[in-house]
Amino acid sequence: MSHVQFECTSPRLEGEVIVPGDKSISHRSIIFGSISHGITKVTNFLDGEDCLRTIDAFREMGVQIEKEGNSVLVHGNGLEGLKKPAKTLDFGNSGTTTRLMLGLLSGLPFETTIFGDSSLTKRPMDRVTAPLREMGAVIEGEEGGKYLPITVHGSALKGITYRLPVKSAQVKSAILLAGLLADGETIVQEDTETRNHTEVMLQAFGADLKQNHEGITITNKGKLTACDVEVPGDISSAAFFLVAGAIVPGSTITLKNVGLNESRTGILDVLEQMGAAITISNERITGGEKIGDLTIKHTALKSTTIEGDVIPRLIDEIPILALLATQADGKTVIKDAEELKVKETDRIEAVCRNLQALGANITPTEDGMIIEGPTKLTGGSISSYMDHRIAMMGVISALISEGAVEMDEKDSINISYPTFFDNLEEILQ
Ligand SMILES: O=C(O)C1=C[C@@H](OP(=O)(O)O)[C@@H](O)[C@H](O)C1
Ligand SMILES: C=C(OP(=O)(O)O)C(=O)O
Repeated sequence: MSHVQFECTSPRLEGEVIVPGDKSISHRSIIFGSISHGITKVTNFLDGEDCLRTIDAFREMGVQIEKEGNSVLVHGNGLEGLKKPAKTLDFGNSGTTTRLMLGLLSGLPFETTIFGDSSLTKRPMDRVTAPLREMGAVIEGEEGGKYLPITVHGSALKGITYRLPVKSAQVKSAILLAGLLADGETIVQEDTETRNHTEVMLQAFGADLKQNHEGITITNKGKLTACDVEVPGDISSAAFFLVAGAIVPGSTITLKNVGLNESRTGILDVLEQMGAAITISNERITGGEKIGDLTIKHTALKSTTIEGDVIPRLIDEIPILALLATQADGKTVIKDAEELKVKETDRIEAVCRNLQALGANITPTEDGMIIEGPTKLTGGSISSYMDHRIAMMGVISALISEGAVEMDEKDSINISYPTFFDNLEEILQ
């Protein structure tokens, strides 16, 4: 792992960026393509390491998946066509692959063992293994199934009604996937809406899914049918350039074809509250998901409070929003975001330590952070904590730092945004 140094003297960002495909939707396109009948054509698939883990898993289970660049053909043979993998499945760094696959594997008629890298091994899995066991799943793992490695002995499942105790789309999706294989109705209830890509895609693939005041109800009635997926650009990746455009003097950036599903657009609400100059154009619907172009210009920003129901709508954007807040006038408070502690790293600690090292006035709290701005960042030495979003925040911080920013590695960025540096270069003037 080699150290990298970023230094930009008076940069300005100008031009267009086509951000890569959405990570959440890319994972799901492979999962639903694999368990449906027929050929699913996926375009603008995210070539990030996490999504490649999901492809590998289904190939191991006998699904033919052809991939050429960002186009993928999934030859689905239905749920009954999946075979016991010949080896232990390695889900690398990917929480989404792990949690969604735990739901699916619980109801398949074979045994599977899964593991992951040192970060994934520390992330809690009991949030999915507990409700899956209520459905009848037979799961063994470290600390009673709290941590990887985990072995799932596929078994007969029964539907349950489950109110999510954590605001997590991964937990919701795991239960809905198990519900596809369970006897009777499975109902998931959530107090705060989390990203709904699983529900959107299940409906597009013909699942028996209803949504009403009772919750999200799924049954195992009917087979899923292949459905082409055009993956929208990832707003969580666009976030890095939205913030860069807002804080680097003289910048104007347009981000093309960005997914604008309302369960993901919390960052746009926050940018607006902070006075950012952002416009949305060319809005349209593709595959049940809203997309559009976003243009952002540098302008003076004011502080805000980020809390409550907006948190799941921007959870992955909090590291880069913290950098934005260092440039806003006043005190920005981020709360209700304790989920950040169980991401690829403890993102509350990683964000605060890094921004403090660069000269920001930021204090961690139990469920978020407090940032006083505006502060001129000095540069300094930081760590990516091997977390892609912390690493990209580090690179963007160099654009507004007086001195150089030195970071211990940058390869983790390939998890979600392999073309990040190419896109940055395209707009750096
Ligand atoms: O369902 C998904 O695709 C995701 C849900 C979120 O995680 P949680 O469900 O743990 O909040 C998010 O942080 C992750 O990057 C992707
Ligand atoms: C938390 C993330 O992903 P995952 O949970 O899939 O590892 C992320 O991409 O920021």
